[in-house]
Amino acid sequence: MTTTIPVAGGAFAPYEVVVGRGLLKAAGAEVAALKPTRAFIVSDETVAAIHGETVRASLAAAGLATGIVTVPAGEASKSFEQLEAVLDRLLAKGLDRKSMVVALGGGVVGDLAGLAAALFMRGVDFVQIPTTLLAQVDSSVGGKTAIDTPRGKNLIGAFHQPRRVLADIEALATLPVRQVRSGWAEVLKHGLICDAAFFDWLGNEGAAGAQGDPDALERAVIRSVEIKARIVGEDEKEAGRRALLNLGHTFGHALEAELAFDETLTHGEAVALGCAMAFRYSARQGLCPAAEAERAEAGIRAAGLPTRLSDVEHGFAADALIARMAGDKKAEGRRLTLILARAVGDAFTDKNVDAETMRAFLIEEGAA
Ligand SMILES: NC(=O)c1ccc[n+]([C@@H]2O[C@H](COP(=O)([O-])OP(=O)(O)OC[C@H]3O[C@@H](n4cnc5c(N)ncnc54)[C@H](O)[C@@H]3O)[C@@H](O)[C@H]2O)c1
Ligand SMILES: O=C(O)C(=O)C[C@@H](O)[C@H](O)[C@H](O)COP(=O)(O)O
Ligand SMILES: [Zn+2]
Repeated sequence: MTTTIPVAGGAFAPYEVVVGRGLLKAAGAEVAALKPTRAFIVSDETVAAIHGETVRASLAAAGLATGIVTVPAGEASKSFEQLEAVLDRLLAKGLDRKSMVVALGGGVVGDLAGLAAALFMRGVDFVQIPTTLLAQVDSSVGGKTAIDTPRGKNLIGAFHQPRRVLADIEALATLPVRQVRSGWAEVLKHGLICDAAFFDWLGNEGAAGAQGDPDALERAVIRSVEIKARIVGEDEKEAGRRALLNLGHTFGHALEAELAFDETLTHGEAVALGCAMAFRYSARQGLCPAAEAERAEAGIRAAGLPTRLSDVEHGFAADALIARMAGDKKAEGRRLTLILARAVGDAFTDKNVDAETMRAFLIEEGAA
């Protein structure tokens, strides 16, 4: 059985996210239905070794001429160097404007392949086949594509919506538990933003998902995609409400950049810690009851995710973090923009966060 969730809003061509089992094997028929001249897979070395042949064979069986280019696994591949390498491969293989890029992998592959598709011959179609929980619940939906630079996270990118998203729950069976938990952070984030009942379900009946239980994972993927689809349908380019999806990210991206995007924190772990900090900051400013910040932190910690700077084996300087936060894409003028909360399930955007108040908070949190 599959569940199909529409992503639509008028600002872009509508598409569907299909969630189910056995979708890697069905990829050929799904992609062929979009009638490309050919299909070219972009993946990472780890995913290609596990799932690449299943998808390649399915595309070939559907009559599509195909090939594959791989990048090294990990965040470092969201770089100009790998973007150039992928684009060069697409050119060398003679793809045309009606060719389809197939992003097979986690968020790194989806963001990189999506940006390559946005740039290749000024834009070709692409399909997302997300193989991490994080990519299924978040990065494959909504059309944000990007690479990092040493100056910050996702600073070079484009909005380029996929034509279809195939989220195969069975693909998650090979995912290391750290990566399952990392994706769980973005699932928790969706509850924290706008669905308190979902957040509570994730900590109770749904908790087995954080350990990889496929039924709980499937429900978590479906509800997350419903939430994200509704928001990006309303606001594709983050003029307003879409910024809520950035809860935890102003802190999280600053931590990731300070760690030079190494393996100390995954993106999901940085987001988990960032969400807990955003709730504590909100409570400190009197915007949210302390009990709600504790509720948020308890739910995140119960899933085995970090909630305190002291959980990270690395020291952080408050001024360096603030400089990173000031370079965030949401920042306007000299004030910081943060996603804050009134309660679990009730996030809002504050475009007027004072850097000195933030500095005092970061020092309380353990930054130097
Ligand atoms: N575009 C968006 O809206 C959006 C949203 C959230 C996150 N992101 C981005 O996504 C990235 C993080 O994505 P991620 O957490 O998926 O990381 P990732 O793509 O690096 O994948 C994590 C690891 O899991 C491996 N892997 C992937 N699928 C596997 C499978 N089925 N079995 C075994 N191993 C597998 C990968 O090789 C990699 O080593 C970050 O760069 C983040 O900025 C983008
Ligand atoms: O889709 C969105 O919008 C999000 O903010 C989802 C985030 O989880 C994701 O990490 C996104 O890539 C962050 O976007 P950015 O604009 O802050 O780079
Ligand atoms: Zn994220």
